[in-house]
Amino acid sequence: MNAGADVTRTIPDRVVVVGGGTAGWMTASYLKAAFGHRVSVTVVESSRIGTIGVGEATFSDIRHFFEFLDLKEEDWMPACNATYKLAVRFQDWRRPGHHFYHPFEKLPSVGGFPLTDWWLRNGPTERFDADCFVLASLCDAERSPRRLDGSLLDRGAIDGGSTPMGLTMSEHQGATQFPYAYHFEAALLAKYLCQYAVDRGVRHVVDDVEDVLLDQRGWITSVRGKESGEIHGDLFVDCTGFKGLLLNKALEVPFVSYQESLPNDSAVALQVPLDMRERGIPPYTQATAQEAGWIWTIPLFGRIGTGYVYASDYCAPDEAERVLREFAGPAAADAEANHIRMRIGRSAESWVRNCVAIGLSSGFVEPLESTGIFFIHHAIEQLVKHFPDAGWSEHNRGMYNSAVGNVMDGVREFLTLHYLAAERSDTQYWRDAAHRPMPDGMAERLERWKVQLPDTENIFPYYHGLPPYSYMCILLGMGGIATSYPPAVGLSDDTAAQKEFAAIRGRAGHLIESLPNQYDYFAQMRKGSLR
Ligand SMILES: Cc1cc2nc3c(=O)[nH]c(=O)nc-3n(C[C@H](O)[C@H](O)[C@H](O)COP(=O)(O)OP(=O)(O)OC[C@H]3O[C@@H](n4cnc5c(N)ncnc54)[C@H](O)[C@@H]3O)c2cc1C
Ligand SMILES: N[C@@H](Cc1c[nH]c2cc(Cl)ccc12)C(=O)O
Repeated sequence: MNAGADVTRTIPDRVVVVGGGTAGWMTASYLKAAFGHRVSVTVVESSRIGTIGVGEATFSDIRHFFEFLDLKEEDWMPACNATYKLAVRFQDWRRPGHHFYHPFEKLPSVGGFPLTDWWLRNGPTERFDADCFVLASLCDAERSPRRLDGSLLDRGAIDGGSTPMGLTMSEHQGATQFPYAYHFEAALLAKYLCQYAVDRGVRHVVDDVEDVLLDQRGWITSVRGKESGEIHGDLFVDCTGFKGLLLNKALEVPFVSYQESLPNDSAVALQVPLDMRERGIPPYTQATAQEAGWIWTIPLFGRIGTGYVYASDYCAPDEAERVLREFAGPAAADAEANHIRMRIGRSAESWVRNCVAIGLSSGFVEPLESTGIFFIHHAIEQLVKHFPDAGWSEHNRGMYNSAVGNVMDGVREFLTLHYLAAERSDTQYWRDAAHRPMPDGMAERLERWKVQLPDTENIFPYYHGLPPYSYMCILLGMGGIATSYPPAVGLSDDTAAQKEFAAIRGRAGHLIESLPNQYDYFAQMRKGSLR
């Protein structure tokens, strides 16, 4: 058989997505944008079972998703109360009052060594982040990354959006770094994408799926809705959240827990309406360490999303809610608390037979570093790349499962580092955090990072979205693990490095003067008068 014969095989062209949260609607809209009328897409979502719709933060890579759908910021951002995110700000992870940023900015190199090595030798201040990255100072000064004419801040090391868009984000990892990601209301984004998808021919069924019907080989033939009866398809996408109704329940695919290294299994969330004009809109997600976990603060246009992520072994739900309400202050007095139990880990395989789980049903690490939507985006890109034909190649499925599994395993390692490296040790939770079991291979890598800051050769070896400089930020910022610079840096003249530190300060000062705050920027976008 020649290669041409394969092309004539029929494509399984009826896709049924069960679940209408962020994962379900991102999947449906992307498949429509990718395949148009050549593939039919049905989304079945329950009106009774809610979504995990908290205020959410993303990776910068998500711009490839919007670009693929041909959506501009002006189209979707106002509809989702969205704002820009330049960094994660880690507050109190070392000690009360300390903070550092993990920014969307590539780290400069001097003389073949990352600037952080020179900083370790002889940095101008105590702040590695403000000395090595422009964005740290823009975060402190609460600036928008765009001017009121819509133009983006510019400087050599920052990718001003000139990187060509391709199909997959893994192709973009490398030389450049786009300077911001987004905060948005997940429920509003799901609603926006639902409209996008339905406008392009996606069938929307509002119903509870009560049964999943299998043939003799264990492949799914249809799902049965309470009102709508059987819905047939070729490929079934399980977007039912932590429940994993198709993959875990019907196909009995086991779930592999990450809980040993990442013990946070619960969260309580509040949505706090605030006058953002008066308060300002900080351009970062804040993660504030607490006695048994940490609190996220996500600034949106018109309100703040906040929540306490904690380990139920160390803190009861009532106590977590009390701490969160105290943190949020009087503005949250009338806000209803949403308690969430999280399933931390991943399905042993996310694609089995003709069922692919995407979103929380596939896997989830805790929300630190905001990786949930990144997992979804990555899985959708991989699904398109590995879309099956009538042969349903096992190798194809295998490649999908490795790519998706590696992303989650890599992120697990990155998050585990946060807790191992945090200097804080004032409660049992933090004392235990320094000694949790590490995922396979991590102990060896950690030893290497102590003598050479993380680089492409010594971090988790498969694509997982995070570049080496992200690991450096966490190691240097958390402060609990001693690191050193290579002898060559100590033996070399550091004039060029000191010049680079001064240039970063200079550029930051200039940008702080010339960039607006986020409230003014988004007020202008909403009036439709940018540019
Ligand atoms: C506390 C917390 C904070 C988070 N913060 C972030 C963040 O900052 N950034 C980020 O990227 N990610 C974050 N995430 C992850 C993110 O929320 C999820 O990845 C994302 O919302 C996708 O959820 P989902 O669509 O998989 O599931 P859900 O939102 O749970 O949606 C499940 C859908 O399935 C439907 N359903 C279930 N059962 C049935 C049935 N029997 N019949 C029909 N329909 C059914 C439901 O109605 C719903 O529509 C966070 C998660 C948690 C828990
Ligand atoms: N590919 C991701 C990785 C990344 C690079 N810098 C940051 C910073 C933060 Cl806070 C999260 C994620 C990242 C991306 O570019 O979004």
